[in-house]
Amino acid sequence: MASSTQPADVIALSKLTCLLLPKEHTNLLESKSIWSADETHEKFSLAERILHLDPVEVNIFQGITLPDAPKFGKVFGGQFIGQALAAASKTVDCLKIVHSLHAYFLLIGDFNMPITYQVHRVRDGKSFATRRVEAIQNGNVVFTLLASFQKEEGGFNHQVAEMPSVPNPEELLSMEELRERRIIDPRLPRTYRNKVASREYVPWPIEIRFCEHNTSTNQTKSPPSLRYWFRAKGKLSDDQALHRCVAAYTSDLIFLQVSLNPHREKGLKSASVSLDHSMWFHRPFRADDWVLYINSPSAHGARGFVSGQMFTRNGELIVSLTQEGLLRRARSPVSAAKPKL
Ligand SMILES: CCCCCCCCCCCCCC(=O)SCCNC(=O)CCNC(=O)[C@H](O)C(C)(C)COP(=O)(O)OP(=O)(O)OC[C@H]1O[C@@H](n2cnc3c(N)ncnc32)[C@H](O)[C@@H]1OP(=O)(O)O
Repeated sequence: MASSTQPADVIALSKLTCLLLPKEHTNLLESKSIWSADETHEKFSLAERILHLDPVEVNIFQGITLPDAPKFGKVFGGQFIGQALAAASKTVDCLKIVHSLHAYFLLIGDFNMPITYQVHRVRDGKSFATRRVEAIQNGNVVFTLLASFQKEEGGFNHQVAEMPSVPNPEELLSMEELRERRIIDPRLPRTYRNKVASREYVPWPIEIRFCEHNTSTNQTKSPPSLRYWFRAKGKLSDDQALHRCVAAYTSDLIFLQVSLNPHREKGLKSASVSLDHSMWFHRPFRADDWVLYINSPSAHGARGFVSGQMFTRNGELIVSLTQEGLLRRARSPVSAAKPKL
């Protein structure tokens, strides 16, 4: 810079602060992305493609149920939570990240139809932002979610909950291996083995490894608790918002059913659906790395209640969650999964 001295009257005095950022840290100046995986792009993991939404209008997004997404005869509840949270996240300042959500499942969703997500910007504060999302099909609100987002902030830090001692995921069987073993396990009833073998097997976008070896079936009683590792299959984009949506998606896969474990018996047919779902995200994590999910439920009055916790491999408590669901003995023919739209 050339320097020269010019005579002048001082009319204002201001202080200029110059911050120097080394070249290797210039990525800090880029805004954090809210991912936008194309649902048709094979390079993205299936979980990320399931959560893809198309923007339709300001605050309005559209999601679909991909042909290879898990369905269970209806729109999977976790898909509603994950997609609605994705819609909310896309309308929030990207420095704010979801810390809690509360959702209600109002009607069975039709997986043959697109889902419209209408986001209401309830409040934008300096540190926090709140969003309400309605998932709409055929003019009906089928699902609703409230989510709160917070800017990163330092503060007190402690954790009482301890991660239980469980085998490492590498030592455990995958769902696919478990299925193969069950089909030939002589300790299981032949009718059950035949049923497992003949049932269409659709691989999930999430890899699951149960911590305890068990030989119970859906017709035999077992303790009302479960521990398993999970991670998204394939690598996810580096966006914490996406990792939280994937954990939200996964959290509804094997949760409520655990409430039925002590009540299972020969011939039992049940009609169960999630009613509500709440999550609190405590610390950042990656959902394409192993997460331990433990849950312990109770059941009363045709409703099951489950509470769960998620830990990283090094024992950090990252998520606490709860869900209530409808747990009925099915009348025959089972009609609970019939769309009411
Ligand atoms: C170990 C691990 C292995 C892996 C396993 C993996 C599995 C994975 C599993 C994945 C899990 C995924 C989890 C998920 O994704 S669950 C999907 C997310 N949740 C939902 O979609 C729930 C949506 N909400 C609703 O449908 C309504 O709000 C409900 C139904 C809850 C209340 O709404 P409402 O107050 O209006 O309800 P109602 O009491 O009148 O009943 C509704 C209808 O049902 C009939 N009804 C009543 N009683 C029975 C009965 N006993 N047997 C059969 N039917 C019965 C009744 O007559 C009526 O029919 P109709 O009169 O309208 O015709």
